[in-house]
Amino acid sequence: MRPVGEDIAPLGESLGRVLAQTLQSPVDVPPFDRSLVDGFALRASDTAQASEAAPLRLRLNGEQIACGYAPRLEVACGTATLIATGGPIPRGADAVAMVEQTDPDGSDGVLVRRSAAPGQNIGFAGSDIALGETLLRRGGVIGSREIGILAACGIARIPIYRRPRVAVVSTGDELVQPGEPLRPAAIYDSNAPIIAAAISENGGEALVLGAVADDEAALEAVLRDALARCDMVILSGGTSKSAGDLTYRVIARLGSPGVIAHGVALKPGKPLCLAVADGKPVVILPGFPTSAMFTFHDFVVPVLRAMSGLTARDEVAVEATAAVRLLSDIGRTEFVMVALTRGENGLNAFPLGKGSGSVTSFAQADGFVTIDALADGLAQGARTKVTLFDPDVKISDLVIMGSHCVGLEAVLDFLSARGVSVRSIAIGSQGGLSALKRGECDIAPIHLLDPRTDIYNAPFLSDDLILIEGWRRMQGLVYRPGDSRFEGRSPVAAVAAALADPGCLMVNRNSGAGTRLLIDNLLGDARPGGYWNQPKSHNAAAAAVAQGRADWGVAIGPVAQAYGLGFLPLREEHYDFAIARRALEAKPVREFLAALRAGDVLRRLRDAGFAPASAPDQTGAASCE
Ligand SMILES: Nc1nc2c(c(=O)[nH]1)N[C@H]1C(S)=C(S)[C@@H](COP(=O)(O)OP(=O)(O)OC[C@H]3O[C@@H](n4cnc5c(N)ncnc54)[C@H](O)[C@@H]3O)O[C@H]1N2
Ligand code: MOO
Repeated sequence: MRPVGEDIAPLGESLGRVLAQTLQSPVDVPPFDRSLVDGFALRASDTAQASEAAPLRLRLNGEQIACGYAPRLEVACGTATLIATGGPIPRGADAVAMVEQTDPDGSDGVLVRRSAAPGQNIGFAGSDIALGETLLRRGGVIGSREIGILAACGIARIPIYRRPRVAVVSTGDELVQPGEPLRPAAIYDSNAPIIAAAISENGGEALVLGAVADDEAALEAVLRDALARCDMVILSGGTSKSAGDLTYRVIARLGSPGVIAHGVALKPGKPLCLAVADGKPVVILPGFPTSAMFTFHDFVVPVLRAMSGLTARDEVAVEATAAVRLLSDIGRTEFVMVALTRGENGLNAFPLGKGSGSVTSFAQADGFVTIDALADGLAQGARTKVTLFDPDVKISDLVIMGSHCVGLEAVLDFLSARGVSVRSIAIGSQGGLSALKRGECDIAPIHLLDPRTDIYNAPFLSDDLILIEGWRRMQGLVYRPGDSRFEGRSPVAAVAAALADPGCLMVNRNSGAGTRLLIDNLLGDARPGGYWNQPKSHNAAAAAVAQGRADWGVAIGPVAQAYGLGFLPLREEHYDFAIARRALEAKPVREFLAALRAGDVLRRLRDAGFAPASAPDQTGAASCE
């Protein structure tokens, strides 16, 4: 691929553009020898004997050289001319004495108290940039510093590469643009904005054409228009197997040679479709956001950079240890998105396990691990190469892994405002505890109920860990307000009413969740409709009830409040923090402990419906070992 074309930009509009030609300086900078100080231009040889004890008198010439003044008089032997910083050195002079090292002597003389060396205090012509010197090379990106160099050489019209115009089209009836209200069953179009931004980051100019419904004629019209106006077209969605996946059929008839590849043995990326229509690349990225972005970076970025005249991106990789087993399908080369943390034995790589359908797997990853098509994964503890998305990846000061709670955001905001960077990875209470025991994180937020002792969290700690109490979250039965089966009843009476109604559907929780034990207690041996619907979070349970896919479930108060649900309180859950004893003195951990008892944080927690574990005191957060 070649750059799509060249253009001329005025200097003031060249920021961020790619230089299309190597540029030489048409002038010397500075253009003439100039004084670097306020003082007297003179002949150095005249001053050889000058000293504090025996100052030398020079006769003043009848002109004063200011900046921008072209001198007319020669500095002859035994004379000097008053000169300002930046003033052109007059003929005959070869040095400048600083004004501080001289004294006036009558109206036409000056006493020089120190001898001057030839060249002293003179900036010579071309000493900054010499005529003909290479300034900037083709393919370089123009930043503010480059603009300074170009301006100093008087270059006002900058040869730049034209930015390739890339049309961005999303497909799918379900897509709604950010800023619009979300109707039922719809989702926000995240692919188009992220692709448009990535196009700009790689030298292109995005033309976002919005989301097109799954309609063959409409799609064809949009694509023909896009091809007429742009150098490349990027679509996302509608390339996989379902009946609605008509995009690639449309692409096939847009121009020759048409579809070059449809389907690649990569994960993510399987349904990728690459085509060329009369010389213009047309790419259909998978609809799943992480798949779309990953394939964009892998397949589109190299082409786009070549079209915009940019050099290829450096691929920077680091060594890391697989912190948990990385799973992979046999038969496809798999790219596992990972977060990097610093452990006791160097970097650890954690899979961001939300899959290709999530946007965060890609957007929050530091890089990826490549697993061969013939391997079924990578063992825990294996050393592996992590290719970085950003070569300047910053490893966080503090790593928190375990159960996520919206209340934690108050703590994280507080830390961020104090300059502590935190990587928080939601892997559940048990996952967090295991990571903590392996030394892979600093803090594990947990809410585990020991059914034997009926005590939260403490029974799960080993001797090397201590527990810092966080906050309590009231769990309760949630229902849509106004539902007479629940409203105004006790939780037990409400569940009895639900069980008596065969049409009433519940939403359960995953086994192992503390909340699940509460539900089991309420149900006894009953297995009502919905029992096998077992999502893994309070939010998913509340969303099911709020959207009418279930009639009741159990969730924490703040979540019920956020979804506008009715709430019958059951029992408080303890959300606490397990910390390695030996890490307690580390500065970021101390900052975290301070955040837990900061007034702002406590206020925000209470406002959101959480009950901080105990009143803060001077000696530190309440702790129990
Ligand atoms: N039976 C099969 N089903 C699927 C297969 C398969 O081989 N057999 N492949 C899976 C894989 S792998 C991927 S990746 C996805 C990609 O499917 P499509 O490229 O056809 O994309 P859609 O079906 O249109 O959408 C998938 C998913 O992504 C959401 N989406 C689409 N566009 C956007 C957008 N602009 N912003 C945000 N989210 C978007 C869409 O709503 C769907 O949820 O297919 C698997 N299925
Ligand atoms: O190829 Mo899909 O992109 O596996 O997620």
